[in-house]
Amino acid sequence: MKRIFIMVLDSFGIGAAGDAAKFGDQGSDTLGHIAQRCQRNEANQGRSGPLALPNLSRLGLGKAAEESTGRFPPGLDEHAEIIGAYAYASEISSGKDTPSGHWEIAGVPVLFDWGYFPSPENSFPAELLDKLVREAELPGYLGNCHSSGTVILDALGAEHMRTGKPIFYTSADSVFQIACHEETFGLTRLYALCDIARRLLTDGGYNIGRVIARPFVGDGPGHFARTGNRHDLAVAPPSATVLQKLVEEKGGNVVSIGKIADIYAQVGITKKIKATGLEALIDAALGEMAAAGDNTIVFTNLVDFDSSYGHRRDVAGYAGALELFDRRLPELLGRVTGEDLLILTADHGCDPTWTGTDHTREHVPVLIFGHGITPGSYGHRGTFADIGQTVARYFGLSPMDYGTAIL
Ligand SMILES: O=P(O)(O)O[C@H]1O[C@H](CO)[C@@H](O)[C@H]1O
Ligand SMILES: [Mn+2]
Ligand SMILES: [Mn+2]
Repeated sequence: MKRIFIMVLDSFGIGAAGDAAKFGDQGSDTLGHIAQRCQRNEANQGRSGPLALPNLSRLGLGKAAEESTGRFPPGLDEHAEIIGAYAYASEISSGKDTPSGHWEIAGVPVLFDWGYFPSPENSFPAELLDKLVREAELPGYLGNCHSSGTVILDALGAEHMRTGKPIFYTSADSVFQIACHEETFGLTRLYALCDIARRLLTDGGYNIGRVIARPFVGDGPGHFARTGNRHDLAVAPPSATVLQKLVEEKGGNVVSIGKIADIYAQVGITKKIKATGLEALIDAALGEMAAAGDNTIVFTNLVDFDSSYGHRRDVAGYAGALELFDRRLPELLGRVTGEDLLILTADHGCDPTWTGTDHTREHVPVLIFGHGITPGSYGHRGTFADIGQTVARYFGLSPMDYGTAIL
């Protein structure tokens, strides 16, 4: 029985990529900087002391990070017996966003340039905003700027509730984000508004990767909280991903856990499971791994590393989430039987010690566990697409255009 379980630890970079300077990210290192802060007892909120990742260390995480940066992350076990194939990978896609990283993992790098809204204020074109206000019959809008999604709620959430004007914002990514209160504005109305924005952006040739609905609840600044009803409207990948090939060439199954289906615009996905929070996502993955039949990929995105900790620049939160994942890793490894492969990786970095609140251009870990594999280093991978090519070869699919199989 052939099954691959892929888990993306969203934003879990392991050191600045060779082209990081182009992104202003030279010296960024999500894992390394978290480990250093923990080692210095500077990340003791809700957890304490050196970063404890014994199970990820056995899969070769520390060694992959050392090969990426030249430094072994403090706290991790340097002498752990290695039981997996480990490597670190560079991204060839032009951007450091979530769709680019995921599509490249699935064998389809983004070699074109996305459209962006680069100005920090008055970010969106007036023509687009006018059309959106007219078509969605809005009383106006708030924001129209670059911001962190939580900071902008404290600044504008109350005015939004009072006026009914949605909050529009963006970031260094190719995104148009819309925050609205679930109760006063309404979730269905927010989704309908996002559909209109998606259509206007696509038809207007803006080349924007995603429109993101950002629903929230709460009654005032300091009390607003975003909910699990976030919804991403992405454009479809430019060519067939390895997911689509598994479905089309073998009649296989691709089970999405969390954001995966949204990220691939539902293309090449045969089943969707939504869950909110790291524990619930791991539980959902465990359930689907147990139930998966032949020719199946169970593909999980663990978004909390990025959205709850990386973008929030919350070092202790990120460290605690990694430790939680590590504690639950033996359960995941226990689901790997026969010819199964488990692949742990990431889509970009989001160093919580870095300036600003955006992603960081980093290498990602590629940690593969399976009973038939030879443990040890598989070196530097020139593209995340090496994962897609590995998956294509494993299932006997036609080769992908990019990437070299790791196993
Ligand atoms: O600050 P929040 O709203 O979490 O937004 C972040 O999430 C977006 C999508 O991943 C990124 O583009 C970044 O802006
Ligand atoms: Mn991401
Ligand atoms: Mn992000």
